[in-house]
Amino acid sequence: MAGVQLSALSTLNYRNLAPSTLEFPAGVTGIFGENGAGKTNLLEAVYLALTGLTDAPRLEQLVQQGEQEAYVRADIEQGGSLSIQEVGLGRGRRQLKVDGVRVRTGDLPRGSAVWIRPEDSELVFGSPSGRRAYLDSLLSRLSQRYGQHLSRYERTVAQRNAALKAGENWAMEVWDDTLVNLGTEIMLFRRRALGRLDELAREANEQLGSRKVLTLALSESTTPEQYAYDLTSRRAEELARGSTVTGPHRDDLLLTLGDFAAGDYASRGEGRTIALALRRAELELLAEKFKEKPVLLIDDFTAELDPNRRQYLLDLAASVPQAIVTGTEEAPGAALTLRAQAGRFTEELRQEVGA
Ligand SMILES: Nc1ncnc2c1ncn2[C@@H]1O[C@H](COP(=O)(O)OP(=O)(O)OP(=O)(O)O)[C@@H](O)[C@H]1O
Repeated sequence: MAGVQLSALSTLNYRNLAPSTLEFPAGVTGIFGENGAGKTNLLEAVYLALTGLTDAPRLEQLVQQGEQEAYVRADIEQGGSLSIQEVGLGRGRRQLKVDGVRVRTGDLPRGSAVWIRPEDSELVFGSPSGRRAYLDSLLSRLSQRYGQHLSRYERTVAQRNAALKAGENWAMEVWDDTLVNLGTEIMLFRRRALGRLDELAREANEQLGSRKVLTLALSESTTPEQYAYDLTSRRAEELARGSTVTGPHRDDLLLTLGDFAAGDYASRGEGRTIALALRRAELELLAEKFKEKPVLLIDDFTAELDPNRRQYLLDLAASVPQAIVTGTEEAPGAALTLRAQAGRFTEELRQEVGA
């Protein structure tokens, strides 16, 4: 299967990165350097330039301290054509362009990158909101319609909560109709997507050598059939709390390992395996949908102490058309190796054996 290719990344005023244009070959690029050198920042910039997405709580965190604006640009080869994606960042503002024309985040190619990070374990051990974010981000990339429904739904919940806080019981009928329509679409889409996601994550967990079966399921706070009734019957509670207590914004993605809830019972190592399986499933689902393998970004393979999982990460990187792998030591077998030092990246030339 062909893949998205990042030919070059340019950055200006992005976190601690020195202004530069880096070229990337097909295959694996290994980036090594000490802690704080800027390896994660570079992967974050690549992910942002390819997808328009970031999970930084505030956009200004991405702008180099002392500067007002930052810029990243990806030169991309996809399905035989070349394109340039640019992201400009200012205070609370993100401007995206494809080939010079302004676009919205949802208009960027949505299957172009997957990012695996050590903190992915939080998907297993953290709160339901992290798992919902994983699911929603993936489903929004699989379906633009899902992303649109979700953002309208989230806006409606916020507006409805404001009305509940103001005690505007009379306004609920209008909000409830919109909420039920959008919420039902979201629940049904999640249910449809979960079957394949569950299969892929289970397979990956098995390939990672886990002897316990991983199962993914939705824990829904209501159902499409029940939603309108639940909203009405819990109205008094909602008015007292000033918030919408039922609907897909309260769902969770249940991860079960063997017979037990993974978040409560899995070991740290089992949790890391599950998180990796979820990312692998994300990679495969995006590839199935867009018929192209995403660029794979692996942050700190050296944080992975278990030899099996470390090898799995390196094998996964070698199996896709393009991957960028960071670590405090060099990734073996890389087509290009860059040394990271204080936000700069220089090519590390191999000594020829016998030279
Ligand atoms: N907006 C910013 N302006 C300037 N520097 C920043 C900004 N945001 C983060 N930094 C700095 O960037 C540095 C590099 O961080 P990064 O996480 O990329 O390092 P790393 O090479 O991945 O290290 P590690 O191996 O520890 O994960 C940190 O020292 C951080 O303080």
